[in-house]
Amino acid sequence: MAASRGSCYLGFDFSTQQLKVVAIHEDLNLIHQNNVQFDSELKEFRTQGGVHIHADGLTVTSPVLMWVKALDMILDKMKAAGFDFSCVRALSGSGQQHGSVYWKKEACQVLSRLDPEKPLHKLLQGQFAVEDSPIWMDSSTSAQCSNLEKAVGCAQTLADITGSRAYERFTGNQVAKIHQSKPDVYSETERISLVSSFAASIFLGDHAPVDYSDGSGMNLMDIFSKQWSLPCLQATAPGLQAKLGAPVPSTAVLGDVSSYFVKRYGFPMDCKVVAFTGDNPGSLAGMRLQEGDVAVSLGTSDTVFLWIKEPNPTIEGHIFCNPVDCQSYMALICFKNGSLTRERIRNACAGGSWDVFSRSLRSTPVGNHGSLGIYFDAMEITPPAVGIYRFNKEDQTVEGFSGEEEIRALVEGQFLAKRVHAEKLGYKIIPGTRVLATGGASSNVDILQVLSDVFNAPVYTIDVANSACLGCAYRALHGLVAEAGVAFQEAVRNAPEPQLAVTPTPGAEKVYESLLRRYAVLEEKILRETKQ
Ligand SMILES: Nc1ncnc2c1ncn2[C@@H]1O[C@H](COP(=O)(O)OP(=O)(O)O)[C@@H](O)[C@H]1O
Ligand SMILES: O=C(CO)[C@@H](O)[C@H](O)COP(=O)(O)O
Repeated sequence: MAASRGSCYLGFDFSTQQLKVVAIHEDLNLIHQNNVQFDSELKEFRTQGGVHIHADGLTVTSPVLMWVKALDMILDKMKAAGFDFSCVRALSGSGQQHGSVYWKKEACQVLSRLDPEKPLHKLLQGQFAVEDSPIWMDSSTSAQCSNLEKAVGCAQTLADITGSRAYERFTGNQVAKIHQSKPDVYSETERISLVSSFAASIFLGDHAPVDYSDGSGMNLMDIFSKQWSLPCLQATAPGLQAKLGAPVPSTAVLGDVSSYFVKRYGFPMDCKVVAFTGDNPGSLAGMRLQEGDVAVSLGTSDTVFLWIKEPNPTIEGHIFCNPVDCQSYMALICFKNGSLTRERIRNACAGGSWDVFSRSLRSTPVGNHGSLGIYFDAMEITPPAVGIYRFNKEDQTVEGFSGEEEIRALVEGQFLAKRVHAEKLGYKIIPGTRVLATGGASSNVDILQVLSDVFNAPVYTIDVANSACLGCAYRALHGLVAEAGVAFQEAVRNAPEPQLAVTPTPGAEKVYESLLRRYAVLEEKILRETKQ
């Protein structure tokens, strides 16, 4: 589809399973979307769900060249579809959070002189000191986490500085592991990027800085001063500050797009690259979240996030700098067992069909006759526990459920967990609360109905499946006027409003009131048993 006359803005999202892009016209309407699925379109990298799970079951990586090749492919697909790159005034993007990329010495030189006759994956081959990037699903850095917490005092002290206690997937702990296990590789590294700033670097033809919002997911940045925390850097690895570069506001214009993209695809020479950020911050922008709303992202991971003014970091959940307003913050809780667990149960109980999965949700009652399930296929993040637990209405452990019961138990259990943990962080569902849903599973209205019932609030969605991409296209547009003091909300005030998808089923509130209490007690019990 060709861009209509006038300027347009691009937003990319390097997420776990795919690379996606959207283009919006200057009137904020969508004019193009495209994507590249890693497993099916880049088979040579042999990923499952975009990742490699290593033999220890804890280490999880993705090949960095797969992301580079996906970028070649998506730009070629856009070109083949007749997309007019000469209209792009600015671009931005997002990446799965926490993942890290290790550029070899001299990579910066290579980035600045890319030959437009060749694809990026050929030009950047050999430029990475670590070919398999650690990503957010990794949980192999417990030793580094406890070392970091001890170095600054305790878990709460680290949260008070960086917005989060130490988490295995957070970048600083991944960097510490690489420094300890492969010191040569660490010293060969000239720059460490997040997935987001790595992607921005390619567009910029130079090492791009980390933005405040995605930088908050590293256990390295002081979220109040918005500078690297020296005690955290020192406890992580030597010479780290120089390898990270200084963080910048998420609205920063980093520079003009590299001449590679001008010559190969026809971007204008003055097309601006606006700082890339994390996919959850990107979604906050795409959904135009307001204070009081709760966002639920149902992607590979499930996340719940909120816009907050006065952050109060605790040892559960995370506080990130807000990607569209430097004075504000966002609170986020991440659940690792999201879509991949729903897919496993769909395959086991619904013959691999989302339609059959949905039919089961429709044919089973709110509350599942008291049958409750907790499904942590992989070591969960919130809470840190693993295993499958099924309970009957008397809270006795049972071996199995019928297929239909299992499907409802899974979806109810996942949403009960989200509400229990959001409320633990002090969030209150009040009359007027809107739940904004996004991510792949938000296209399933029967899943959204359970979400609405458990949260006792209306659920809204936006037309564009990928809110992170859309949010980054909005951020690209806003980046051009942010320095002049124009607020994000003002820059995107004419964008389409989220649409009401479902409202709570009458009577559901009462059923879930008691199930929420039961869920909290059962989860506590599992956690106690895990720790023994
Ligand atoms: N109709 C559906 N019902 C439930 N889940 C779905 C449906 N369609 C897609 N999904 C889920 O969406 C997931 C991908 O979500 P997405 O937000 O694109 O992921 P990511 O951004 O992490 O790559 C898939 O793993 C799939 O399980
Ligand atoms: O670890 C987190 C957030 O803290 C994850 O939410 C990642 O950002 C991955 O995102 P998806 O690919 O699942 O959208």
